[in-house]
Formats: sequence, structure tokens, C-alpha cells
Amino acid sequence: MLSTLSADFRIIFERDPAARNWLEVLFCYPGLQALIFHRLSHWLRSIGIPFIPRFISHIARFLTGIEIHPGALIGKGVFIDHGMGVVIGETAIVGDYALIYQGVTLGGTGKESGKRHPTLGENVVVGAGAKVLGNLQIGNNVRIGAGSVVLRDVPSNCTVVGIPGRIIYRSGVRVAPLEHNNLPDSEAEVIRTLVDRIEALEEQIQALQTPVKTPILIGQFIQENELPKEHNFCNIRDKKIQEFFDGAGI
Ligand SMILES: CC(=O)SCCNC(=O)CCNC(=O)[C@H](O)C(C)(C)COP(=O)(O)OP(=O)(O)OC[C@H]1O[C@@H](n2cnc3c(N)ncnc32)[C@H](O)[C@@H]1OP(=O)(O)O
Ligand SMILES: N[C@@H](CO)C(=O)O
Repeated sequence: MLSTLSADFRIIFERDPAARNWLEVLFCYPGLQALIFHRLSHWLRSIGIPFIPRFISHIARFLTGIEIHPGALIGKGVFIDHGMGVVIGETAIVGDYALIYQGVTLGGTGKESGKRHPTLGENVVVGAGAKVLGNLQIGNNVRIGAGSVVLRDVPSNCTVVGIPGRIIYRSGVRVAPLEHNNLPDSEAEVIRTLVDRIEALEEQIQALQTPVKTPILIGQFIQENELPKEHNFCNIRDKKIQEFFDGAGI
């Protein structure tokens, strides 16, 4: 337990530019104080002590504004910054080196029993006021935006924002957020594709009809000009012939 508390203490200097010295961190960081109380209440609960763990958690909430149920599993090096209004439910699991800001709820939806609170992987950041609700799996290195409400599992290395929470970065690559006023119309897409196809086929049919027309016109030309049937057109350099075929669009 001592090594865990030591990690909880040391991480504050890494994570908080406002942390100046050990005296300040020890006496002015409610997140650290709440974790000290929680480590004790969680241990007492694990050895089967009734009531006292809940009471310690209640006192800690009174002193720090942070409510952590004694049943919650909190990894080492977790930093709850500012802390006021943080609520962590009984079956929540928080991985090592999570950073949790004020107003965060790791809660239930009110519809589940048993394991009903989220599981956070390692190195997760949960922004101020964010709510993570339900028996969800939040992967390692996930960042949850301030004010978000997360209701679904989030894979590792993602950033989630909004209500409901949507992934905007996956492994550092931007994923366009869904615009509800601009959703794709798949039926219209299919119809547009079919219309394009019909137009292309009509053009091909048109092109195929042209050679069929040519012998008919040649026959017509022979008749109109009273030429002998065996006439060799390839040798004719007559302007009249050119005009006739131009007029026929050939
Ligand atoms: C006293 C104190 O200081 S307490 C500390 C409080 N601080 C926090 O809680 C920090 C929480 N961090 C955040 O919310 C951050 O914005 C993060 C981690 C979600 C995202 O950070 P970045 O990866 O740098 O994302 P970036 O700033 O590029 O934003 C990407 C997009 O998400 C949007 N976005 C960022 N944060 C949020 C949010 N909380 N809610 C909704 N949209 C958001 C941005 O507007 C931007 O949208 P656009 O590209 O369409 O303009
Ligand atoms: N403690 C953090 C967030 O408020 C900072 O000072 O940046």
C-alpha cells in the first residue's frame, strides 16, 4: 500500500504544473487526501470489516468533496485534480496513472446490477464534468473530453468528446464526428448510381445504332442517284456524297 501511496504522491508533480512542493501537495490536494482515505477503506472492506469502510468514505467526501465507494478498485499513480464533485461507484475500476478532473462521475446507468460501473484502462484522462456511465470498457490512453457523457465502450488510444461521447481521434488520426444534420442518404445514393448507369447504357446503345444506319443510307444514296449497285464508294471523291452523309450525321 505504501508504494501505491508513494506513486499517488509523486505523479502529482508530473501531472500538475501548479504543484510547487511536497507540503502543498500533501495538505492542499483533496485528490491525494481522498485516495489516502480510499486506500484505507478499501483494505478494511477487503478484510470483511462492516460499516467502517463506508463511514471513512463518507468522512472523506465531507473533507474533500470526492466520493469514492470503498469497493472501487483504484490503480496506482491515479491523480484526481481539484476533485470537487467526483463520484466513483462501487464496481468501478480505474487503471494505473489515470487523471481525473473535478465533477467526473464514474457511475451506473441505473438499469444494471452487479458490475454496473465503468472499467478504465491505464493512463486514461477524464476531463472536467465528464460522465462515464455503465459497465463500459475504456481502453488504455483514452482521453475523454470535458463535459462528455460516455455510454459505450471506447477502444485504446482514442479521444472521445460530446454527448453522447463520440470518438474524434483514433491512434492520433482524426475521425470526423457524425453530423446529425448531414447524414448520408444511402437510398438516394443507390438511385443516383442507377440513373448514371442507365445514361451510360443509353449512350452505348446510341453508338451501336450508328453503324447499322450506314448501309441503309448507302442503299438510299445509290437509289436516289441511280448509281449501279456494284459501285465502289471508296473511290468516290464526290462533294455530293460528303454532303449526303454529313446531313445524315455520319
Ligand atoms: C482548473 C482546470 O484547469 S481543471 C482542468 C480541466 N481540463 C480538462 O478537463 C481537460 C479535458 N480535455 C479536453 O476536453 C480536450 O479538449 C480533449 C482531451 C478532449 C481533446 O484535446 P485535443 O486532442 O487537443 O483535441 P482538439 O483540441 O484538437 O479538439 C478536437 C476537436 O474536438 C472538439 N473538442 C475538444 N474538446 C471538446 C469537448 N470537451 N467537448 C466537445 N468538443 C470538444 C474541438 O472543438 C475540436 O473540434 P473541431 O476540430 O471540429 O473544431
Ligand atoms: N491543475 C491543472 C489544471 O487546473 C493546472 O494547473 O493546469
